Amino acid sequence: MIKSLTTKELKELDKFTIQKIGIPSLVLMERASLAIRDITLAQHYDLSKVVIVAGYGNNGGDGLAVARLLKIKGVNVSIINVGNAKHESSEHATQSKICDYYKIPTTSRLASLSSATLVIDAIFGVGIDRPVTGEYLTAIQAINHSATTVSIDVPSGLNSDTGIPLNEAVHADLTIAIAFNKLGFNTNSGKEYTGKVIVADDMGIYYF
Ligand SMILES: NC(=O)C1=CN([C@@H]2O[C@H](COP(=O)(O)OP(=O)(O)OC[C@H]3O[C@@H](n4cnc5c(N)ncnc54)[C@H](O)[C@@H]3O)[C@@H](O)[C@H]2O)[C@@H](O)CC1
Ligand SMILES: [K+]
Repeated sequence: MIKSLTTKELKELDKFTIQKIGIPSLVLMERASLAIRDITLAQHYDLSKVVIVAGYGNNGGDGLAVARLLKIKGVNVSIINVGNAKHESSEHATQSKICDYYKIPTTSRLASLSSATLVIDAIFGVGIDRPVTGEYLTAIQAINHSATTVSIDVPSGLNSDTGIPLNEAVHADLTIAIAFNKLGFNTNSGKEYTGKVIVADDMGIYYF
């Protein structure tokens, strides 16, 4: 059985892998994003218009890397940025610059969601720590009224320890959990939000 971890345990493993073992954060992000791309392609979704909705943390960084990897495979992909660019993580900034090179269309307007055939949700992962409000809430509600949705790591808005939304969460069709399953995904509430769960478990993150 695949082990389910708490957010605290996941963060400790990430930190250990990056700081003690020395595997760079961007290497982990690339491995996660390659797995997310491959799992997404294997589902045979309609990829005629893929929209990635990304926050400015590392979950969003994963989203941007997946955008680039899908674009390289010839998929029609665009990005919607949600949130405050002032809080951008350094990994996100790197991915964003790479996306510019590949000329991936990027906007902060949600309008393109209505014609998406597949939405990839990368607003929040395990970093969520307070209720969802404002433009985040609007974006999550818009995703929930759009197309088939794949959530990266955690359905955005969900507390991955309890499986209960922090005000509102994405209702995913598929959640691709990075490295480990999350404790809250085993609860009845969590299952309503995750949809099917696939654990991308060959990430190189230290396992004790
Ligand atoms: N190198 C790494 O550490 C790796 C991280 N990974 C990804 O990174 C994610 C975690 O990234 P982060 O720790 O950057 O966090 P997130 O990207 O989950 O969250 C981003 C930021 O949102 C802010 N925030 C939290 N709740 C909010 C709210 N309700 N409203 C507005 N802002 C809010 C937080 O301050 C946080 O900095 C994982 O879920 C996974 O997707 C993967 O790329 C694998 C490797
Ligand atoms: K997410």
